[in-house]
Amino acid sequence: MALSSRSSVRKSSSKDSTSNEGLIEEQIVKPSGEVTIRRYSKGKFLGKGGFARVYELTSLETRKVYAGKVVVKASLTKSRAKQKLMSEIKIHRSLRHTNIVSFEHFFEDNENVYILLELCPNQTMSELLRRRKRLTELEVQCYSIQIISALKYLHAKKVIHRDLKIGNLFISEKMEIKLGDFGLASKLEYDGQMRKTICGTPNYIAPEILDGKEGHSYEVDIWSFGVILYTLLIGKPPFETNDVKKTYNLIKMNAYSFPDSVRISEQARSLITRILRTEPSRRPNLDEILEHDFFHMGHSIPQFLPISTLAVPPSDKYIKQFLPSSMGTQQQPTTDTAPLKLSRNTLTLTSPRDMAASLRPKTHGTRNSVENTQRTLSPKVTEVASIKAKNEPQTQNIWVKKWVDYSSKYGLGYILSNGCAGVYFNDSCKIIIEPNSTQFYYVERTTDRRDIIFSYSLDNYPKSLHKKVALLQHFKNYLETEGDSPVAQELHFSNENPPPYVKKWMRTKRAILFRLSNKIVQVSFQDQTEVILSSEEKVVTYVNKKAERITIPLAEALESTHGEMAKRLKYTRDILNYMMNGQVNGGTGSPT
Ligand SMILES: Nc1ncnc2c1ncn2[C@@H]1O[C@H](COP(=O)(O)OP(=O)(O)OP(=O)(O)O)[C@@H](O)[C@H]1O
Repeated sequence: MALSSRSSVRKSSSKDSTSNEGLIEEQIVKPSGEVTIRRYSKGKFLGKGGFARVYELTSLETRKVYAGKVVVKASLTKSRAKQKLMSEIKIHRSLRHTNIVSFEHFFEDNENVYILLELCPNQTMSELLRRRKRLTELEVQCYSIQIISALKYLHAKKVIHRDLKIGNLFISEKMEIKLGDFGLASKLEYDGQMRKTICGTPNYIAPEILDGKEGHSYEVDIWSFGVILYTLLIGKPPFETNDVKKTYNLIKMNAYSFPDSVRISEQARSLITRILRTEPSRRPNLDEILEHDFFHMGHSIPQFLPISTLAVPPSDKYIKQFLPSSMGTQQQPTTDTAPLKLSRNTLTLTSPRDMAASLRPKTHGTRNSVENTQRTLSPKVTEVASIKAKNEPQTQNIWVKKWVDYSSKYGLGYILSNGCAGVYFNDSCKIIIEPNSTQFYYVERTTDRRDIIFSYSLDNYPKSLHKKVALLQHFKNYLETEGDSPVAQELHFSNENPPPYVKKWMRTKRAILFRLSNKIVQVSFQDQTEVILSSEEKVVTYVNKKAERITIPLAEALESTHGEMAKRLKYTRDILNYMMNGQVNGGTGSPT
């Protein structure tokens, strides 16, 4: 098969064309007969779809990094598969828009077809939703405007995407939405032309595609956009069942409802209801969607969201910046995000201003390298914490003070700065006990990745937990050393308000990362430096090699690109991304 006439390619020395190593060579034969070779090194595996494996490919010439889709030609024996790939390339390469994954280049060799795409390092909205469960309305407004912008461009070029779903909405480094995967896209020859092919992804497929009688057109993308809106706000698709046939029946009957358990605005509900209409002509068009009240709720909409929202919802403080002064503070945005003021007919950009000075007390004291895996806490902060804790349990300003990695057998034991001791067991269950108390909390993970918390007293708890409780006490005794006695405080935690605990952790050659249930991310490096990131309060505390610490707003920290702290912040981000890919729950790994 020849997909490309202008280049012939000699493949890498690597035997397995989809292995994780190797050099890919593109041989370009010019009309003059002169041969040049472009080389790409094959890096990290990014994911696989129905017929492609995707890797980071770095051009050795320009050092530019791409997402390289590698399609094994042997998998294209069926003419339909070949057709699909050729159509994907033909349509995708003709598109150029900020909210569409850029098609950079393609070539082939004897074994594979290589498609070089713009790299979107923050994965897709599917992984985002898996981590976050559901998004806030402000986020959905921000993402929706970008999706609509991509769709307006596509439809103006007579292209219907036909497979719009959260898994095809990529997130760029700058947190922009990039619509990708044009494998099912169709280009109409004239407006009014109807397509008949049955295609799409079950949960997102429009009823007229299932019906198949009249054919379908641009409205199928509008339908799928409505499904996306519902999914992002509610946390699961409106017609989801565990049986495709049942899902199709629900779609045909337009049978979906809004669960009582999730609160969404009247405006959001109204827009979804207006879009998810069986009759395609009754759905609003893209301009009408932008005109809808959901996008005119009296506040401005950020142009991009902060990177922290990949893991945690935007804080109230962040959201308040977009409210009119009568509803929130007059404070300006704290991130590099310029808010979009969406008035009925225009999109205007207002420039961001720097955040006011730092927000809270920062230090967590001098370090003491017991072993390179253990740290201690300054008495000063202990005092502050203990005074406050008399009235309310402290959930912020808490970090891992000491730990011991015994994951070769049982798990990770640790002591937090509030004196609580905990264990992250190898089976992903967690246990945490308050200082000077017999009350402990046991955290189990459900299959849909929610934590369920049980509280027990050491005097009375299930037999099945005996071994775990014994291990907790063992770790606790080991870590609590003289001169480092538990914090004397009453923490007043309860089942509804459990103490923070280590939710995930990961160790690499250079560092250990903890993600706490209070949304603190802590990375302690081998060289004794430390990054503590509070996404809730949008601040970063950095401890340098001399154990000096600074705490600065996250936005400011992300702006600096040089120096010790910037490097470690970048590492923190990489390792966090790696962890959030779902590849690691607890244990060792490497982000590179
Ligand atoms: N531009 C990109 N940047 C980063 N990762 C990407 C990019 N494109 C694809 N990936 C990763 O590769 C995976 C597979 O890609 P994609 O879904 O496009 O393959 P496919 O075989 O065309 O899939 P499908 O079966 O949906 O047609 C994605 O889920 C994603 O993890």
